[in-house]
Amino acid sequence: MMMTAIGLMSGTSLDGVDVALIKTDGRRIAALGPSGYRPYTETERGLLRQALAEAVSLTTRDVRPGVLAEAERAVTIAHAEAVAAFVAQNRLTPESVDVVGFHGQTVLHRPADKLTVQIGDAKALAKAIRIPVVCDFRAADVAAGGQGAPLVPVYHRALAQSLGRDGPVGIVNIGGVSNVTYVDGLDSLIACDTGPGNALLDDFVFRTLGQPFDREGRLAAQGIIDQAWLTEALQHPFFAKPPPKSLDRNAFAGLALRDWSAADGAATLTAFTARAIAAVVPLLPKPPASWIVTGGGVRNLTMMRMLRDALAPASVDSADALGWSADAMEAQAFGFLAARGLKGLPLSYPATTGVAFPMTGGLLARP
Ligand SMILES: Nc1ncnc2c1ncn2[C@@H]1O[C@H](COP(=O)(O)OP(=O)(O)OP(=O)(O)O)[C@@H](O)[C@H]1O
Ligand SMILES: CC(=O)N[C@H]1[C@@H]2OC[C@@H](O2)[C@@H](O)[C@@H]1O[C@H](C)C(=O)O
Repeated sequence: MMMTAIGLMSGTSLDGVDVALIKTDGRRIAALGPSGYRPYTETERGLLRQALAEAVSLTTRDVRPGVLAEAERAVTIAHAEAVAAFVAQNRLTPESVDVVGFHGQTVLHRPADKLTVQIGDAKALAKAIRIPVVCDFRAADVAAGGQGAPLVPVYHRALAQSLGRDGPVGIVNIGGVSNVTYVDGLDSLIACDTGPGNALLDDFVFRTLGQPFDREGRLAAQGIIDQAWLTEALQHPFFAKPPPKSLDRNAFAGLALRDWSAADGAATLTAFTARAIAAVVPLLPKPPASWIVTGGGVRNLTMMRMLRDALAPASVDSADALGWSADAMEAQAFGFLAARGLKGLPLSYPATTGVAFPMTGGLLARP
């Protein structure tokens, strides 16, 4: 049965809520609909940053001490507003949407301790928007010993099937953290997080210049890469570890940064993201001849240039160049995953999250 699903993603960049409509039976993508975005206010972003700090001390996924309760309410309200605006703008009705896939906001990801925490109240959201909501996509995988991330690979596979390219294709998402999916014609699906995405760079630019990110990568374009620092940073054991593997947003936040100028720091951290993505190539069965890049990182032109250099001679295209949407892809993915979860289809596999067997997931909250 084809479903009309809305997917919602609030990623590790803490920038806002992406919304997208998708028609799918959980296997095929019948149609991609409109997408939308509801940015977080400065106050909400500040609250989420505090929530990340507070979450470090969590040992179970269902308690909300300190600022986490307030942050969870803010996340739920922002998502309810995002859906209400999206439904109104696109002349939809709640009855015309079968399900909403609600990722929530990850505040802690520590799969080695069987712990991944996404905040957001699915029951309250379902009531507010009057549409059934599927949430908690990562919990079952982590409880079964998987990494709980990345989860977009099954969606990347569905998209890649429509491309009909020969040979393996790599799909990179540069969000707060970066992750890749490797798909080849033989139906093999391999995935992992690769290292930093934009979050480390965003945090540096925010600390040094008070700006939320390096717009178009203009700052990095003026800087000089600290090659010695970069070489050392790439020695981190994470980069040599074979997939599957996943990361917490702040996994590299403890790295000692040097006393760079804003431009040199931006150049060095941008190169770190690009080179960390390329470091996955020797860990894959074959080097992909073509790469497709998605996530906010595609707008950073310096990052795209460095990535092209690092992945040469493979071709590197942005998702938008193929008619996919770099901005909406993760939200579409969570609409797709909601439909798969409702049907009991796998969201993750041994080669995507390390879970022992193909694993479904998601919990349903009715209005
Ligand atoms: N115009 C731009 N120039 C440079 N960088 C940009 C631009 N627009 C967005 N970005 C970067 O993209 C980030 C947002 O990316 P995205 O929306 O993919 O993140 P996310 O949804 O939090 O990701 P994930 O869940 O995959 O971690 C911003 O924080 C910023 O670093
Ligand atoms: C725990 C968590 O929220 N991880 C995110 C994060 O952001 C990018 C990368 O790290 C990826 O592993 C994942 O998100 C995408 C949507 C995923 O699960 O595929």
